[in-house]
Amino acid sequence: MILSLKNVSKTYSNGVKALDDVTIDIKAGMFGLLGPNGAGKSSLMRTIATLQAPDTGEIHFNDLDILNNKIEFRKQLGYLPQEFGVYPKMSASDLLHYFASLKGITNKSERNLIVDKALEVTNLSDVRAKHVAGYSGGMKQRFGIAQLLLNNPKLIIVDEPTAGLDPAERHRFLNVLREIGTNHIVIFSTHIVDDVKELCTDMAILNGGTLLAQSTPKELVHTLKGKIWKISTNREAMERLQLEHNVISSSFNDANDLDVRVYSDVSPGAGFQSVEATLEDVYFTTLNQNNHAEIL
Ligand SMILES: Nc1ncnc2c1ncn2[C@@H]1O[C@H](COP(=O)(O)OP(=O)(O)OP(=O)(O)O)[C@@H](O)[C@H]1O
Repeated sequence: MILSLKNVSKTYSNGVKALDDVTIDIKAGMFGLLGPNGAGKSSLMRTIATLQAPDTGEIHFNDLDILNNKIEFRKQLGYLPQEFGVYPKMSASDLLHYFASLKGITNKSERNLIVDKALEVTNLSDVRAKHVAGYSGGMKQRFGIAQLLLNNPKLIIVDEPTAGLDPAERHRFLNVLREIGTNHIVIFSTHIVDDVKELCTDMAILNGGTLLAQSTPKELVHTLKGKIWKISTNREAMERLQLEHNVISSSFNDANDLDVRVYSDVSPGAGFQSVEATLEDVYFTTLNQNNHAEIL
């Protein structure tokens, strides 16, 4: 199973270039699309879901040209948009039975099996009799996944599902994705580095509509081996540090000083300590280099 995008570009009528020559192959497993707000993640998701056409480019799912075979492709697709429906006061179980009937699963015992499985995978069996309208945000997100699992899609696209979830719900939701990622292609977008770190076999970083990096999280972290340095400093010295070095990020430590992470091929000087690179370092250096290139 493979989803291939070739030279996909999209400019909206207001002149914003949301996708700029995106070329990528996405294989089975869990694929994380990481990028800041406005990077073009939703535009890419909607384009793959055939809800908007690109200006140029091709997209194939296995041998199927999806832009010219939308109906056939959509039968194999499960898509959870960033914002989705308002639910009636119906129990999760009744609502899933209703959706399954709409999808053509008319045999009652077959439908029972499918609905039970969808509730089980999304960890909603215990609350199946509750109204979905009264679910928490995280439960609604999981219900959205249950709904799209009904017709056993081969490709699942989930747009920023963890935005706004509290840590416990986020954790529960990522576990559900992890479970379905074992036998589907799952593409999900996020601006949270830890989502990708915890979950993804493959990933890409998108900014300004351009794919800046694509690989496994492990390989991307490996590219920074020996290039990340840390120093503790106070707030006054921070400004100078930023002028003189390639500062990636900073955070307060227990002594209320700043732990500053710097990118450099060689030791930046006295007081700096070499540290293990993280996926967060990858994300920020990639975005910084891109912003820097744009300024030049
Ligand atoms: N329908 C539209 N018409 C015009 N501009 C749009 C439209 N949809 C998105 N944009 C613009 O395209 C760019 C990419 O937006 P997109 O929603 O794809 O990014 P995103 O990475 O999903 O961001 P977010 O996390 O904020 O949703 C932004 O500058 C956005 O304002």
